[in-house]
Amino acid sequence: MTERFRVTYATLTADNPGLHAAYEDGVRAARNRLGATIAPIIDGETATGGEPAVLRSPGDTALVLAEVRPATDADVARAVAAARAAAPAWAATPWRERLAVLRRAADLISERSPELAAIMTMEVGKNRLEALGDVEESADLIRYYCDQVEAHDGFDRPMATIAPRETTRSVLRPYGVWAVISPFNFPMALAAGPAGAALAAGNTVVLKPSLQGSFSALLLTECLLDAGLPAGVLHLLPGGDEPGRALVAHPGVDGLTFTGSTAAGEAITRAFAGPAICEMGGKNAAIVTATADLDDAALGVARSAFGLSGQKCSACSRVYVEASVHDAFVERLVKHAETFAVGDPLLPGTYVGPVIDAGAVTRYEDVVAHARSAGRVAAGGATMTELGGFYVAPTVVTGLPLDDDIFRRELFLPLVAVAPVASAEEGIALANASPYGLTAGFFSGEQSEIDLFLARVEAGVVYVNRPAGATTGAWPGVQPFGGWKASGSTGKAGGGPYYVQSYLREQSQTVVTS
Ligand SMILES: NC(=O)c1ccc[n+]([C@@H]2O[C@H](COP(=O)([O-])OP(=O)(O)OC[C@H]3O[C@@H](n4cnc5c(N)ncnc54)[C@H](O)[C@@H]3O)[C@@H](O)[C@H]2O)c1
Ligand SMILES: N[C@@H](CCC=O)C(=O)O
Repeated sequence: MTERFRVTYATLTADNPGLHAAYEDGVRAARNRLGATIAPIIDGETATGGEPAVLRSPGDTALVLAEVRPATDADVARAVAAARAAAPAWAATPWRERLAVLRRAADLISERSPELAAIMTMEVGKNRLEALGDVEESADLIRYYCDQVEAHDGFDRPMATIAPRETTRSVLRPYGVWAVISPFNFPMALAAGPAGAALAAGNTVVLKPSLQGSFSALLLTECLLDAGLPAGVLHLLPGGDEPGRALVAHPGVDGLTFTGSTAAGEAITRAFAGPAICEMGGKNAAIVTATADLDDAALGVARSAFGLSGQKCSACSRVYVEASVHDAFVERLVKHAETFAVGDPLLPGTYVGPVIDAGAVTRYEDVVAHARSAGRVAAGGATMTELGGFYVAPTVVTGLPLDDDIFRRELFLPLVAVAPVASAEEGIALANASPYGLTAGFFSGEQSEIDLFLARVEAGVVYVNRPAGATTGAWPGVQPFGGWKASGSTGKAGGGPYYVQSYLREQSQTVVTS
């Protein structure tokens, strides 16, 4: 019997024949589901939705995946009303029963992972290992939040007593209806994580995925409902930004989690009066000092810059290298950029799949043209749409002024800019000179430099000397993942020990007995 595989982002080189065979089976199963209609699911029933949109694969633009019938304002209102109606019973369900359902759902996600991953590959262009990782992360996020609720005994604890016959408990209780608005790039994990935390905490959930992530969101919804989640407890509202806006504006939503761009997240924070967990963009830097292992540094940067075509909030898009090793580092990085296989993400050897849409290709062309005039394109720079999808080459840019737009703006492309600096200290200062503060990486052989980095760097997720990913690849229960500054609104990180509490409010219960 083939050994069951387990993919995380840090083990993406896993070369297990069983994994590939299972994924191929998943592709066959996924093909049978193509042509599906994805419409709102409210109270377990599929609604009609609005004007259909055709969902195509970014890796093969001739491939039609599904027809999406976006949620209308009326669907949003019905879903919120249904979630409100179901909230008291779900909150009153003993937490052990809630967790049992969610753990069953996590196991279903793991069992179905080859098919879910194959559909995700077609839907957003993730290579097979990234897609399997996203699916397994979804299951592990749900498991982790269940474990947290259990470890805290349902967040119900006795407090001190200061008067006779009086006892007090501190109890964390759910808010009610929680909206989850998720992005395209982790179409399952970033829906499953917030939804899992909200549900484990006892809230009901209305999920509005990214339009391009609609299929993964449907498959996640199926796993949760098949596991026995009551139909009123989770509702799916596919569509573009419009149903998201309607949800944010709806007075029946008690709390929300948004993951996406900083511009949208800031607009939502301004518009929404209740608790809003917003996880947003990044402009993540790696710093390489003269004492670093340059092979590790180049591999770690390449994986974080080009994995998922640079479309991770955690992607490494700028590198500050001590001047004496700048050229040697760039030479190694260029080699990776030129050898990472670009192409159909369904194929086993592909590392870099497509970018998400035609707009991203145009953005790439504009940025490359600017890089050619303001600096030097040391590797890549070409679009590869002749492959049948939105393909662009992994790109390394050098020689830019340190205040160039490419060092400042989140591009969400497989493009990384490298600049020489005088010292680790200057690299850290430049890394911090950004409104964002999501992830950062550091490569050095000197403990005092590492200590300096850890003491000063302004980012929520930081890595030292990590060839598996300079700035990417957090795993639930291992690396809590959340942004500082303009990258995150709460200072508490997903997959970490303080997260599920954000979906609960504290009630102090004092009872005097006669
Ligand atoms: N910090 C993180 O954990 C994290 C993780 C993944 C992605 N991201 C960020 O997400 C962005 C890429 O994803 P995207 O292109 O899907 O982001 P996006 O902001 O365009 O959309 C994210 C989601 O929000 C919805 N939306 C957009 N505007 C809205 C509004 N005004 N009101 C309500 N809903 C709205 C979209 O329909 C989608 O479902 C990048 O900036 C990336 O850095 C952050
Ligand atoms: N959690 C992922 C990034 C999610 C954002 O896009 C990582 O750690 O690389």
